[in-house]
Amino acid sequence: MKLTVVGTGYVGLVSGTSFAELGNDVICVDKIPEKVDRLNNGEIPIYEPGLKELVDANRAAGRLQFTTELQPAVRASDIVIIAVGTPESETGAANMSYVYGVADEIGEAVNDDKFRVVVNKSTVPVGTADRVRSLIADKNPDAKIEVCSVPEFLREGSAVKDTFNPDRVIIGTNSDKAAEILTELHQPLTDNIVVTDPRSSEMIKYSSNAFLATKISFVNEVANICDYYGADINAVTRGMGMDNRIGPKFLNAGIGYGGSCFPKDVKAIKHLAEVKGYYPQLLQAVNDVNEKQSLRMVDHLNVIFNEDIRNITVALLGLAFKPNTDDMREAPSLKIIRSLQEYGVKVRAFDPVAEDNARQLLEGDVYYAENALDACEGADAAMLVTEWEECLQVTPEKLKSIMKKPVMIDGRNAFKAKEFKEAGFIYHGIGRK
Ligand SMILES: NC(=O)C1=CN([C@@H]2O[C@H](COP(=O)(O)OP(=O)(O)OC[C@H]3O[C@@H](n4cnc5c(N)ncnc54)[C@H](O)[C@@H]3O)[C@@H](O)[C@H]2O)C=CC1
Ligand SMILES: O=C(O)[C@H]1O[C@H](OP(=O)(O)OP(=O)(O)OC[C@H]2O[C@@H](n3ccc(=O)[nH]c3=O)[C@H](O)[C@@H]2O)[C@H](O)[C@@H](O)[C@@H]1O
Repeated sequence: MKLTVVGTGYVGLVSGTSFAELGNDVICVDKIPEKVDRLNNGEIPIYEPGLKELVDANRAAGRLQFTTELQPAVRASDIVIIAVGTPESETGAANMSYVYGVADEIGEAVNDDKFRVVVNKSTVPVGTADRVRSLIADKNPDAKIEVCSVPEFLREGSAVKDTFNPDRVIIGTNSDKAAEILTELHQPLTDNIVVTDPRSSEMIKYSSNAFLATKISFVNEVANICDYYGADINAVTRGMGMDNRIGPKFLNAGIGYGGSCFPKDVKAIKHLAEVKGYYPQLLQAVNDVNEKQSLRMVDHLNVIFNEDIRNITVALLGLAFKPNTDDMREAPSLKIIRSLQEYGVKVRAFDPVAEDNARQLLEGDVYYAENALDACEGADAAMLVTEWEECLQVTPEKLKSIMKKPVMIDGRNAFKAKEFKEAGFIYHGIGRK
């Protein structure tokens, strides 16, 4: 099939490349010329394991192209996939200007008799498929298009793997013809294909992300309670997760969820409720718990140093919002560093890939270390912020020989508490014994 994918970010670039790998002819469009130039020069603008090899192979096979020209690409395609950003706006609602801008442009392009399926892959408010359809019809009332919702569920850091091994594919459409075309497109990826109406499909995306965020805030709240009673959250979640109805996944307590999706999507679904006069109490609480969670790291530091942390030096191991990505959007490290700076703490930080992105978002004096041990050199305390393999390799023995004081605050509960304590460390996790 001939596809156009609009937007070459984490979603558009990965799914466009993956559809090419399945044998389709794919044109990826982005409005940023420098991004397209880099892609045409074989450079990948984002860090995503396995992506470069896949892009190189499919460009070489002639199945994958990059351009800034949306209209000719759309005219040559059977399926047009919208994968542009839907960032948070001031009200918490999704900012839909990029999606609507693309809809206008598609509307101008589809001035022929060809039947096309327009797929919205961006995470969008319920009713967006209808809105996109009417924006296209405003430009070309006779356009033969079906606008469908096929939300994306990939995770950053494992985006390629997730795309080829999805738990399910949701196709939101009221058209049998579009359902058939989109089922054929996705069939090589999974048999778990659910066909539903566009509004339910759009809601499946928001409620899936909101549910996962709820799991994290729930477990973080329990971890915070564990801190007061000497219970260990890792033991608690192991015991909870053995109940088949609960399951062991997504129960890691820590510094709260970050990234470009959970924070904005919880706010966006909340906003969808509020504009209808319904107060989404649970979603509000999920958000509130998360807002405070990263600062628990600073609370632990204050407890350990008897509220006297001015002028001490703290090493941050990891900056990205999760391992295997360079994405710093809503990374908990940003809040932690800003708070430490307000207290007058000196910060030494290490991240294997997100340093450049972090430098653009952080102000003030931060020492960016070469590696995890370099970050900890002479530090009064170390904080594990992102569970990168490079950060997890530090041992209490190695750290003790280079740090000023043996203090580890483990924001991901990823280290063995016993090992650190036996080596003479003051070890605090989030809800750890
Ligand atoms: N990042 C992720 O892991 C996931 C994101 N999503 C959703 O997918 C959507 C895209 O997210 P990301 O890929 O992270 O965004 P991104 O911000 O990384 O990339 C969006 C791209 O779209 C381009 N763009 C914007 N307007 C355009 C236009 N008119 N024409 C051509 N290109 C245009 C931008 O230049 C940018 O390169 C969002 O709605 C997000 O919520 C869904 C699942 C996973
Ligand atoms: O809509 C999206 O953009 C995507 O959002 C998340 O993917 P992502 O944000 O890339 O990463 P996750 O692995 O889900 O982690 C999100 C945040 O939650 C945190 N987390 C995750 C799991 C856990 O048990 N505990 C925890 O604190 C992570 O550290 C991270 O900050 C979802 O997992 C994807 O299914 C979805 O497609």
